[in-house]
Amino acid sequence: MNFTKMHGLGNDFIVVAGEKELPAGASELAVRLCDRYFGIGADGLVYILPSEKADYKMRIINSDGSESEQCGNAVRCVAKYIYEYGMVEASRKELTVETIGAGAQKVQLTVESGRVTAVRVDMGEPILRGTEVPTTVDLDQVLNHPIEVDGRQFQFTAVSMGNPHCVIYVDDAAHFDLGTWGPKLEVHPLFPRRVNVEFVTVKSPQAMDMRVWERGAGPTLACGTGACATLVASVLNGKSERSATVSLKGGDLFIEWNEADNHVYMTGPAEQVFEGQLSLPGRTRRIQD
Ligand SMILES: N[C@@H](CCC[C@H](N)C(=O)O)C(=O)O
Repeated sequence: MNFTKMHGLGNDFIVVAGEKELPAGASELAVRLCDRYFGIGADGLVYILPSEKADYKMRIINSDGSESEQCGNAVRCVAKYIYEYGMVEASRKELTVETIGAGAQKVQLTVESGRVTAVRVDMGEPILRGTEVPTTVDLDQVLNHPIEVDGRQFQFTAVSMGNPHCVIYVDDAAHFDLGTWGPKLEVHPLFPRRVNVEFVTVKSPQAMDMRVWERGAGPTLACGTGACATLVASVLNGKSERSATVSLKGGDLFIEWNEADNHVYMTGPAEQVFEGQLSLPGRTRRIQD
């Protein structure tokens, strides 16, 4: 099996192309290959597949084996891969990539000397109705809604970008104790399909810090859909303008929520780290906790 290791701001993926459909056993394979000690190491396993609606289709399996509907950083990596591996003509600087959560997404490439240096993705319309995010809170918009975990009160704003997000404002996101609160919020009963959790500090109407605990992957260095959800939540809460830079541990994303079409646009980098070939004998060793 040939694979390419890629990342968007340190949110890293094992990318596989050439299959006709998602292979049986992809979930177990993701758990095995994403393991940072006994595998390749990644936040997710990404397949680039044929599509009837777009140039290509992306499917992403989190490192815990669960499938997500959407992934902003992976879409940028997939676009770079499609272009640089010649899966479209070199003249094509606009592509479409289908995801389960957002349909066919338009992607614009910045290309310098044959290399994709930045990708702007039309991430579509945010979903705000509580039950569609989904949360169990049946409101048109779930803004700063109380949530209790182990006796600590938080307030969350719920946004789906095709996948579910819960945005929580804190005093100092960069130093927030992700490891304690992230896993508990991810599986809180208010979120029937679990949730990605963003802890956010708004620095100015055009700048915010965000740290993320991802559903199915834990603490990652960046989350594209999380940055989009954060911008939307911040506009709805009157904390931000409609365009802002979201600073993550792995770097910055520029996010715009366009008033005219109600779509969210994400711009950021994508990198290839290495290519590899994998044979799959034996089993992953398991260490007892
Ligand atoms: N890191 C991603 C989101 C990946 C999927 C997520 N863990 C989920 O289960 O929804 C991004 O860049 O958007």
